[in-house]
Amino acid sequence: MKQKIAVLGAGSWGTALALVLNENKHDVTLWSHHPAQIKEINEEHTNTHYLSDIKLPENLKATENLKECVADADAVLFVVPTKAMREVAHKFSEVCENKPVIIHASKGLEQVSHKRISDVLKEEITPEHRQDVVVLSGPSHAEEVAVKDVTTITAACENHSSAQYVQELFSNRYFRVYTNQDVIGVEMGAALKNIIALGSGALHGLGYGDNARAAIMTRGLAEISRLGVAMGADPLTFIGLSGVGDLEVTCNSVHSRNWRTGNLLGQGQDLDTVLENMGMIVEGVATTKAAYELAEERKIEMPITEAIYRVLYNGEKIASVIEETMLRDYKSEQEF
Ligand SMILES: NC(=O)C1=CN([C@@H]2O[C@H](COP(=O)(O)OP(=O)(O)OC[C@H]3O[C@@H](n4cnc5c(N)ncnc54)[C@H](OP(=O)(O)O)[C@@H]3O)[C@@H](O)[C@H]2O)C=CC1
Ligand SMILES: O=C(CO)COP(=O)(O)O
Repeated sequence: MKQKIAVLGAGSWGTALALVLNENKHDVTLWSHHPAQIKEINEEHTNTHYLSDIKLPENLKATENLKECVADADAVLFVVPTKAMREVAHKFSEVCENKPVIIHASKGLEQVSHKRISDVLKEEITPEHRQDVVVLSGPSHAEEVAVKDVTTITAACENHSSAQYVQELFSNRYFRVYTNQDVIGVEMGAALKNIIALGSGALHGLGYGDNARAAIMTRGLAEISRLGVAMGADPLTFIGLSGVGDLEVTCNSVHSRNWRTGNLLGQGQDLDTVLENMGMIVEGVATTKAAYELAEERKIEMPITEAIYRVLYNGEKIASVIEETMLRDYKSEQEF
């Protein structure tokens, strides 16, 4: 059945997901805080900065008016960077006059509180303004979804019927959605894989090869699972789409902003310059800090996250932290 859907965040992922919903014949409106970008989407039918070369359908509209955008919406999709999520959710709750299903497709942990995004949304949007919160996450570069490349993804919610609702909203011949009830595992996998992608890119930038990439991905998955399980996740989730699937797509692709950032750091560029030139969110940088602090708090061993934290936040040299990480106390692969 045709649904009215508001997409909050007109960056690369918000636009690509709006295209999927539009393809599925839903009534979709994008919300952005940039008048020039809204004009471009409505009049030129492009969003060049975020999805160059993509022609948008003429019936895909954008607006700056949040109240109008969410009025009567059956579902509201939040897809702004993690650092903006609480602010945008708060603005939404001030103008919302109905009870839509809340979906989010962002990947990160809130700074300082270390909270998952669905918890931030639940705190800011009281049950009188919403139905369930569903997480949409998995291996899915916006650039490939926008050209209808085959993609699989997960809709996670404790309430199976809400996950099924989101599955039906988005699924089509090139975009296949699975349901999952392990929200903690899905959100932790999604957030933490970006840290490992920074590392994978850095190894590439330094000239290391396939063995090094396999090492960081495999041992990265081990530490993602350790922290995730400590937070209450089902360990099996980490071999699914939002675990190994998203780790693979982010650690091996030039589409990944996290991988590209790591690659340029490995080549010797400085972080501020790289982030400034990227012009899009690189979630792994802030997530590294949140995960490092969370791991310290919970006494979980995360040597790769710690190494990347030391490079990003203490200015240590990548080559020396790699050597230290390789030579730390030897251990069994079977230790969890
Ligand atoms: N790109 C991808 O392939 C995928 C991304 N994701 C995740 O989706 C989330 C969004 O990423 P993505 O779309 O790629 O990011 P982009 O950087 O491409 O776009 C982010 C959008 O959010 C807007 N925004 C930022 N802050 C605010 C705010 N306070 N109020 C309103 N709008 C705001 C930005 O506007 P402005 O121009 O002002 O910055 C921009 O339009 C991230 O968590 C990312 O990890 C998940 C899967 C795939
Ligand atoms: O999450 C993504 C693909 O699943 C996109 O990764 P980047 O944010 O690194 O581009």
